[in-house]
Amino acid sequence: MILKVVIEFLYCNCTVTMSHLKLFLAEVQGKVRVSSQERYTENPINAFHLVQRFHYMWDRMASLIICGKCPETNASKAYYRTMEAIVNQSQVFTSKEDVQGVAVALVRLWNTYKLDIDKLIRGQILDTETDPLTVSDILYIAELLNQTNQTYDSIVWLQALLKAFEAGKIEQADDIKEVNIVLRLAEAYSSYGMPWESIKRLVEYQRKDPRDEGIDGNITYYKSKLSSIPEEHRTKTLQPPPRHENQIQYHVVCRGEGERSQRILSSLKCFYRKTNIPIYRVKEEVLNYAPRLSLFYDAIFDSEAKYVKEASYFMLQRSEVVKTDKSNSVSDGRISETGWHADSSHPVFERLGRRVEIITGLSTRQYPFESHSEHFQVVNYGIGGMYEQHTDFFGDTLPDRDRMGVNPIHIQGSGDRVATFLFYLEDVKAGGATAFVNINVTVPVVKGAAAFWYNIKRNGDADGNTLHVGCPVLLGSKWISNKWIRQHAQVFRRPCGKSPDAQDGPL
Ligand SMILES: O=C(O)CCC(=O)C(=O)O
Ligand SMILES: [Fe+2]
Repeated sequence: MILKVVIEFLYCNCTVTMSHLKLFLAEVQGKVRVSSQERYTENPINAFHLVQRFHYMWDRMASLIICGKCPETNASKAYYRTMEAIVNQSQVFTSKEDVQGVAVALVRLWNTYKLDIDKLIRGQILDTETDPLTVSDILYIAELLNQTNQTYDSIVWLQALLKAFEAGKIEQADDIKEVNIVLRLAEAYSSYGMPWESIKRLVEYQRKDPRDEGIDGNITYYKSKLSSIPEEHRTKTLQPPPRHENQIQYHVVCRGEGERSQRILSSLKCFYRKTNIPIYRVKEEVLNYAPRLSLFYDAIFDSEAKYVKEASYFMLQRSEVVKTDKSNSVSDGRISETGWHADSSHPVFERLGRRVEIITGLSTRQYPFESHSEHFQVVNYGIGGMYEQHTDFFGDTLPDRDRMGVNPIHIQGSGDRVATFLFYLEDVKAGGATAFVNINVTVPVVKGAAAFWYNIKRNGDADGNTLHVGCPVLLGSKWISNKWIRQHAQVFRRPCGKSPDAQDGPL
């Protein structure tokens, strides 16, 4: 139904009728979720196109209603107001910021996974074929990069566009000619500080198409810019900007290219780990010893994972992070949606809580006060969704957080997050690994498996080497559910080490 409305709005010159609005509202109130985009798209280019379409549709619908093509009855005004409220609350339609957000995500994916720009433009992402980007998509992205001082990247995108345009490898748009791209490229080169390159590009174009008389004026303009740069300073070349070391490192580990010593690699192993139920062994792959980090296979049944997703679907809200002033807020560093479930909310969560206990030997019991673990957090990352570098422990900020009521009452006084147990509910087609940037460990997303690590060392210190990233999702969508296990109740289950630097060694 929603598609029908989209098609009618976009392609017919129809007016918005009350029946359209009624149908539309019925659909929206039936909780159509576009914000996670999961049902509609599996790749960043489709996501970009979809968000643009919805944004365009909303604009068009609003203007049709406002400019009176829709019968101006009280009822239609009431519908319009209801729709507006729904739009604001549920993000069913997308705003200008959403369109921008998806474009930024596309660039982030290109950077993180070193995607080949020529292939990306043609809609080839790894071995997946999708719709190509349009000329105006690329001009939009290049402009966004330019406005955010990423001029080098802007030039790369424009050059790729020009190359595809010249080779006829991109569908031409009626209103955009080659000259428009050349002019944008010239402008980008000039803001980059290389006006001589702007002149060169324009002269080259002029040679190809001498009829275009407007070019002369542009050449004169860039010549005047060039004259303000002394000859000996005209040495700049196109160079990738120095990226922050942390960022480079996190991209490397997200791509799974982090290097580890032979000594560490040869100490790792896979085995059936004993649990405190004699007949139950769990498949464990040790990924690192200090900090102790493992992947447990087959830790959650498909039916359980399906339930966890379904129970969360309508509860998901944009994820938040804890700020330095200890309040929670939405952040560009964490792009996902989150929901929370008490273990007691359903037998599936109850069972999963018990399973975490059996596998880890730690307690996850929940009480009205001083619970041994937090509620299950369920997180869905759409295309480009990610969680930038962070640690899960609170360290020194813990007493403050408890006192200021940032923590729900049932976990106040429970101690720090001694360990994280993280179920992967679905496979991700590409990207989305959990990357431990200091130790070069990339935990792949494996449906049904669970990553587990200690955030606190055996001597009680917070372990900075647990710094990790939820890598951007390249293709598909990522669903995880994690349980943070609190420290105080584990005192006899994971006692202090015998020496200050005691590790969680081989079992
Ligand atoms: O998404 C991931 O892989 C990691 C999530 C995470 O680190 C967190 O929620 O604290
Ligand atoms: Fe985390």
